[in-house]
Amino acid sequence: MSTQVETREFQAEARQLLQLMVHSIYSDKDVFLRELISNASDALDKLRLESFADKDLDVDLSDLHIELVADPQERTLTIRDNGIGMSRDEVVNLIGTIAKSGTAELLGKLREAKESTDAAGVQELIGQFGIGFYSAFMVADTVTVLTRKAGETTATRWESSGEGSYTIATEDTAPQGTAVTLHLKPADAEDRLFDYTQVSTIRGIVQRYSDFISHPIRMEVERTKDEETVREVETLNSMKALWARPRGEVSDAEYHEFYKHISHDWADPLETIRLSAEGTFEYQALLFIPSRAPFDLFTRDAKHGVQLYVKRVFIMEDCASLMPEYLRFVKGVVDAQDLSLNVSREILQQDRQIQLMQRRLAKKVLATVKSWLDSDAEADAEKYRSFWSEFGTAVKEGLVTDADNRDAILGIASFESTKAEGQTTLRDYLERMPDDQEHIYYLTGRSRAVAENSPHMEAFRDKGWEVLILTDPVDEMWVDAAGEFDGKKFQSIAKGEVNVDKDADKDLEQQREEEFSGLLGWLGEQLAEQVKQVRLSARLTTSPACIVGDEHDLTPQLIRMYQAMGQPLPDIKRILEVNPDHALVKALREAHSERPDDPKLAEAAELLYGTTVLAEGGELADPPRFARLLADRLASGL
Ligand SMILES: Nc1ncnc2c1ncn2[C@@H]1O[C@H](COP(=O)(O)OP(=O)(O)OP(=O)(O)O)[C@@H](O)[C@H]1O
Repeated sequence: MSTQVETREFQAEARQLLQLMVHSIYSDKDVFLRELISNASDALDKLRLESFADKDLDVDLSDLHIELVADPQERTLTIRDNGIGMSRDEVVNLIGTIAKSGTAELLGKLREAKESTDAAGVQELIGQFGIGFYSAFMVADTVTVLTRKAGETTATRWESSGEGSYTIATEDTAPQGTAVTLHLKPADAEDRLFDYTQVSTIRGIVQRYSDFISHPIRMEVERTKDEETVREVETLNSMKALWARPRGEVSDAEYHEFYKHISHDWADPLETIRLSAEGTFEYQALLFIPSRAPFDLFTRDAKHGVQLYVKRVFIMEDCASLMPEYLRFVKGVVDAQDLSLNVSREILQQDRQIQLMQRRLAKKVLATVKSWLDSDAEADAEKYRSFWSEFGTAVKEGLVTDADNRDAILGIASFESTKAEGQTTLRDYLERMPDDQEHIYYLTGRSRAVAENSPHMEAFRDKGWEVLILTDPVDEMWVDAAGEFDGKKFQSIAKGEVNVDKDADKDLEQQREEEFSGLLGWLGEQLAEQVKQVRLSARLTTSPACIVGDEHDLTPQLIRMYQAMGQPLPDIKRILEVNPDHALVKALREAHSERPDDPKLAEAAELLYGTTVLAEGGELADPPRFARLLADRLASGL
């Protein structure tokens, strides 16, 4: 008996996603079954884990399974599991709403892709989002869910046609677990909508997508035995753990389907990595590098993707201890032979064997990426480029957090550079480096354009020395600490003294120092609030001045980052370097020696400093005052 039938609206985001599903932009409709079986399998795992965690929960774990029931007359297909089930509130919250960070943003992108009728784009975005259950509406006019949560007595019936609303009612009785019944749309082979009441169709889909599911997927089938038709139950999947099967026996397609099951991604992975360790601590790992970064890669609660099994038994999702944070996008399974089935996250965090395992897995992932770089095949080069553009920013976090692998990470990193159209690896940089260049030079900045036009670049450009352009905020964090690569030091071109021209005439330099000492001293006084020193520059050829830091000073970008995080910072002053060959600096020197007390000169000093700040992409302390001074100057010059 159902009571209190209530009609409710889908949450706005959920409704929009459903619309996209109902109007079926996804060409491979068969995947609905993979998604529903995947959910059912998760529900079975959850029941087992819950019964370990809650000893009072009285549930039968003896025959966890998934059952498929097709009714060709009624045109229905039911996917039933005896797993954890859902409470009424859970049905409302899990099925009627989408509570994922980034939903609104993703929907915006989806709408754009749809408006531009970019079907591939829509599929890719949907795939990234993984809207498992809703895929049922690609093949069904109406979907009914009957579910009873383990430990509860009443059940919940949910029904919807995938338009704006759904009904929900409480039921007195139902088996524990969840049954999803699809009232199928008419088959339409042209639209790749097949007859999902046919055993052969269903068997084919299960074998293709869900063979490795570790619980039996059963279906009643008709067979002819001794010329008589009998009905018997068939298990459609082999249930074999993919990582335990010999590599040669498993096809790429099978690995890919397994990846989709564990990752909820709809696209194939970029790479499949297998690893097994024998000896005192035995384990097997099957890891995947996705082809696209998840949209929540940089959100705080982003999940770690690796699952832990112990002796083929699923133990835990998102096992952070198995993969360092900077490789959080790697998905997969680790099956350890020598852990207890009751192992907890806390125990794992402290376990030495787990730490060793994490290091080995991380090294293996980094070595896989390195192998693409070392290969001559264009396909591998493409894999590398795609990997780095999707995950490079996350991987670089490892340069700060994983000192052991710093060299390995630098070995697979790419950066923008003044000599590369796209990005360059450090190895390629070193190969291009002329003999008289000592260091690996870099400049951090907000964008490539700003960095390329920065005055700091001038002498390096003239000299033909390549400069790496580091534009990711994370670059600021590692580049100081990284020290060196292959014996060459990382050296900022905006810090310390540079000596590009080793053969410079020392006498001439001395003479210059004396010539300009009056101006430098005076500028130092005028700009005492802004800079700690004013000196002549060896790095400028066309600009009048630039601002540089001492070797260990924070860069302006880093200062901005700390400020954005609300961190108090001491007053940090840098150094103003002026170009003695520039007409403005020469004129300023002459004017200062002729009429040192002219107030116009003080304004000129202020303007010189202001334009220099702007040239490095910095912000002025008092923009209106700067604009006024500049306008006055322009007016008097016209
Ligand atoms: N058969 C089921 N038994 C119990 N809970 C289920 C079942 N199917 C779905 N759920 C619950 O509903 C939630 C939403 O399912 P849905 O398939 O939409 O997304 P998901 O599986 O969480 O992940 P993704 O959106 O990435 O596919 C699940 O996380 C699960 O909690």
